[in-house]
Amino acid sequence: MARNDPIYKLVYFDLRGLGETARQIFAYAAVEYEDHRIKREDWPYQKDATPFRTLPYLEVDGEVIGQSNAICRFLARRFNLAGRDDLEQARVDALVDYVNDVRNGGLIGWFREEDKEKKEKLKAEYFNKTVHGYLETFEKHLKANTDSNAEYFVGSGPTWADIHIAILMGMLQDVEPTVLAKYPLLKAHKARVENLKGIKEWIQKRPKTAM
Ligand SMILES: N[C@@H](CCC(=O)N[C@@H](CS)C(=O)NCC(=O)O)C(=O)O
Repeated sequence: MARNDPIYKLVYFDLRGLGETARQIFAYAAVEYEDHRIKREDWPYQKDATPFRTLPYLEVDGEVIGQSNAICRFLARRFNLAGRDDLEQARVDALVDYVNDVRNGGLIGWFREEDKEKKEKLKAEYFNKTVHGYLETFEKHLKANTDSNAEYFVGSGPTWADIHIAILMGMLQDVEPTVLAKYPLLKAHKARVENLKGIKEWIQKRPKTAM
């Protein structure tokens, strides 16, 4: 690290969750940062001091940025993962917004359900039906990117949308290992992103957490 390099500190829980895309952006860009993980029991005392009373947040030379996607977009611009021009950037943003649609479209619903029986029912419905509409749409976007021969989602890639989507796919596969069986492009894309220099090494060494 050179003397005048910015100092980055990413603060999140000891989870992959909403912190993992930023961590992988740092890993791919080979930029040093502090991966600060807050313990659940300490969180109530720190909550009010964060920008949106949520995690993650990022400190950059003492400036504080909240909201996971704003953090990732900021890092992606700095490290050339945001898309080459404004049109590519809009396509990257649209895909990232679609990840939010996936999260809000039934994923969080079954995940947070506490009644065991209801949870199993919601989960089965999600993996048998709901998730496939989203996966078909992602696969269609990948196929449509002739710039990269379907290797990446936007331009000649990779962008942070690729990282963000591969992480989502990994999360779905953790719960249902066969979820990508009908989506060869998405499956290959996930493997490609996980093999990128920096990301591959990070995945091998990152703390093992449930999600
Ligand atoms: N839109 C926010 C959501 C942040 C969020 O809900 N974070 C959760 C952890 S994944 C949190 O801080 N939970 C603790 C709390 O709300 O007290 C983002 O993307 O950063």
